[in-house]
Amino acid sequence: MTTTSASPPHQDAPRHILFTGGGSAGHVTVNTAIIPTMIEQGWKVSYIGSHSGIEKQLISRLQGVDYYGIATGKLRRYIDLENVKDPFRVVKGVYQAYRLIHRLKPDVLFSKGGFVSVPVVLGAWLNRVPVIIHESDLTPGLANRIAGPFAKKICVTFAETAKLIKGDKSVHVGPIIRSDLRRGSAWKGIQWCKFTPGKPVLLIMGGSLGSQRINDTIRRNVEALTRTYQIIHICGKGELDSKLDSTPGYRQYEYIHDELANAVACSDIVVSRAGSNSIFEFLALRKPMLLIPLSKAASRGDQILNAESFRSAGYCEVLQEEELSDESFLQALSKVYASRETIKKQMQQGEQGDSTQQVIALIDQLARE
Ligand SMILES: CC(=O)N[C@H]1[C@@H](OP(=O)(O)OP(=O)(O)OC[C@H]2O[C@@H](n3ccc(=O)[nH]c3=O)[C@H](O)[C@@H]2O)O[C@H](CO)[C@@H](O)[C@@H]1O
Repeated sequence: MTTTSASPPHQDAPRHILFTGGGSAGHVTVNTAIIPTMIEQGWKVSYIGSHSGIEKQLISRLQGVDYYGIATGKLRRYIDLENVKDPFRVVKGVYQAYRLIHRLKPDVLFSKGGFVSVPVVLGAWLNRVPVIIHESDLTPGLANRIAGPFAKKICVTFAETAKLIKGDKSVHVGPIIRSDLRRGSAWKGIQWCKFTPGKPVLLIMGGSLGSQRINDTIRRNVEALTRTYQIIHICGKGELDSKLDSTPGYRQYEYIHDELANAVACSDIVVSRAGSNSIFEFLALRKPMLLIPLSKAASRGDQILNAESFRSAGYCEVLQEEELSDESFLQALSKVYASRETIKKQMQQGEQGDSTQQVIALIDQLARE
C-alpha cells in the first residue's frame, strides 16, 4: 500500500485504483460505469484482465486506462480437456498479478468478479492492497465466493444478497448503472434502426453473449412478431443470420456499444436473459420485461433467482427455459405488452437510485486506510 491510516494520501502523486473483472460484459460494465468518474477525480486507473477477453475490448474503448493482460483459467461446470490445464493457468495468473501489483503499487483494488478476477484478488491481498468486491447477482458467483475472504468489503446490488454474506463485509449499494444509458434518445434509436415511428419496438437481449435458445425462438417467429413489433435483436458474437438481413422491421446486432442507450430508449418492451446488470438497467429505464433466465442446467441458477426477485416486485413476466416454446413465448410476450403501463408504475415505485457515488466514497475510504 502506498498510504497508511495515519497519514493523508500523497499530495503530489495521484491516487491509484486497480480494477479487474471479465469473462462476460456483466463483469465489466459496472467497472466502466465507475472508471470515468475516478479519472475525472484525478485517480490513476489501471485494469488487469485476460489477454483477449471481452474486458480488454470494452476497456480499450475508454481513455486513460492502462490495461494489463494475465493468464486466466475458466471455472467450467462441464467436463473439458482445458479443465486439466486451467489450474496451471490460474497459478501462473496469480504469479503474474502478484508481480504486476507489486510494481504498480495501487492504493486499492475494485473487483467485479468473473474468473479472471480471482488471481488478481489474490495478488492484491499478497501485496496488502485493500480489496473491494462487487457482486451484482442475488447469489454470489463462484469467483466472488473464492475471493470473498480476501476482501475488506463486498458491495451487493440486491438487498437479499447481504444476508448471504458472513460477517460484516457486505454493503448493500444497489445497482451501478453507466450514466450514458440514462441519456438515450428514443428518436435517435428509431432513426438508427430506420424504423417507422409509432409502431411498437421490441428489444431482445440474450445476455451480453447472446442466447441460442432465444435467438432460435425469435427467428422462428419473426414473421408473426414483425406484424406487431419492430425488433432490435442482440444475438451475440457470430450469431447473425444473413437470411434475415432484409426482413422489414427486424434489425440484428452481435453486440451494441454506444448506441445501446438509444436502442433501449426507443424500445417499448424487452425480452432478456436475467443477468443482474441488464435487468437493473431496464428497471432504471422503466422497460417492462419478459425474462428468460439461464437454466440450472447451464448455470448455478443465479438468473432464476434474479428473475424471481423482479417478478415478485412486479417488474416482469418470467418464462423458465424448460417452459419455453413458441406458444408460451408469444403468450408471455403479449401479456407483458398488455400490462406494460401497470409494470411501469410498479417500476416507478421501486426506483432505486444509482450507487456509483456511494461506491466511490467507499473506494476512497479504503484507499486511505
Ligand atoms: C452466461 C453468464 O455467465 N451470464 C452471467 C453474466 O451475464 P452477462 O454478461 O450477460 O451480464 P449482465 O446481463 O449482468 O450484463 C450485461 C451488460 O452488458 C451490456 N450490454 C449487453 C449487450 C450489448 O449488446 N451491449 C451491452 O452494452 C448490458 O448493458 C449490461 O451492462 O454476468 C451476470 C452478472 O454477474 C450474471 O447474472 C449472468 O448469469
